[in-house]
Amino acid sequence: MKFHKYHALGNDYLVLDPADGAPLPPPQQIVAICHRNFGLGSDGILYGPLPTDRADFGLQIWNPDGSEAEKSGNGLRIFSKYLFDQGKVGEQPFTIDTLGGVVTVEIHQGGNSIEVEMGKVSFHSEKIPVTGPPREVLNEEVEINGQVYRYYAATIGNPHVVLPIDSHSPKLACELGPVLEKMTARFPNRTNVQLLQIVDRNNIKIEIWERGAGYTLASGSSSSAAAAVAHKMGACDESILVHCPGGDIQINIGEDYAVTMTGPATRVGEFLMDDEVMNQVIPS
Ligand SMILES: N[C@H](CCC[C@H](N)C(=O)O)C(=O)O
Repeated sequence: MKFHKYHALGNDYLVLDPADGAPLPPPQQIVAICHRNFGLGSDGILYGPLPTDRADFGLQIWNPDGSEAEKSGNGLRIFSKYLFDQGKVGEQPFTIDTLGGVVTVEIHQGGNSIEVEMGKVSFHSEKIPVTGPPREVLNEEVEINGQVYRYYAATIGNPHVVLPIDSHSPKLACELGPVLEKMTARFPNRTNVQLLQIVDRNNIKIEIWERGAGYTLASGSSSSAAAAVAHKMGACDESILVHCPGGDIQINIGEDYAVTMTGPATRVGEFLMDDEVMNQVIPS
């Protein structure tokens, strides 16, 4: 089975193109393929281009735990770079149909910079979703390991919980992330988690715990959600450079919290994976 591996600021994906002849494996085999020790290792699988009548290309986004994601900012930049490398697109705008909606992409600088209209961020509980009365989920409280934290929730197709914290660390992200991710009594579809540090009106720093993937070095949808929260808090302007552990993503917030995300995507190589990988039972 042939995969095209890319990364976006250290958030890596395997592109599985139906034209290479392999069907999408079932979730249990996606877990084996993405495993860092038993498989190729990846933060997810991008399955496409797929036929669609809503956009130029269709795309499915799969997490390493076998769950399907509505949107992935880094995944969209990587898939766009793949289409560019395959000669299927140039530097004219094109559209991609995802479970979380249709996005418009424009490739710049010969493929070194990819701009994605990610859609509008919503803070509304019924869209994210967050249980409880219909409301915007702003500056609410949650207790974790005996300590109370304040958070904002947002969706850009996939769900996010953002905790403004003055100083954070990968350790804190790995402590709070899994608890919040799986707090389905409050977040019925689970959630991505970001720790947000405001640097100034045009810069934020985030640590990321991804739904279905765990700690990652960068995330485009997380950057979009965290920047939107920083703007909603009144702490940042419309143009925000998001400093992820793996590198920087430029977010611009337009009318009604429409987000434009710009960043790179890097080709790692093509890999022929032996089918033996998929016959394993991976210890949990
Ligand atoms: N794990 C995420 C999808 C990938 C998000 C991230 N890799 C990005 O770049 O946006 C979810 O289940 O919503």
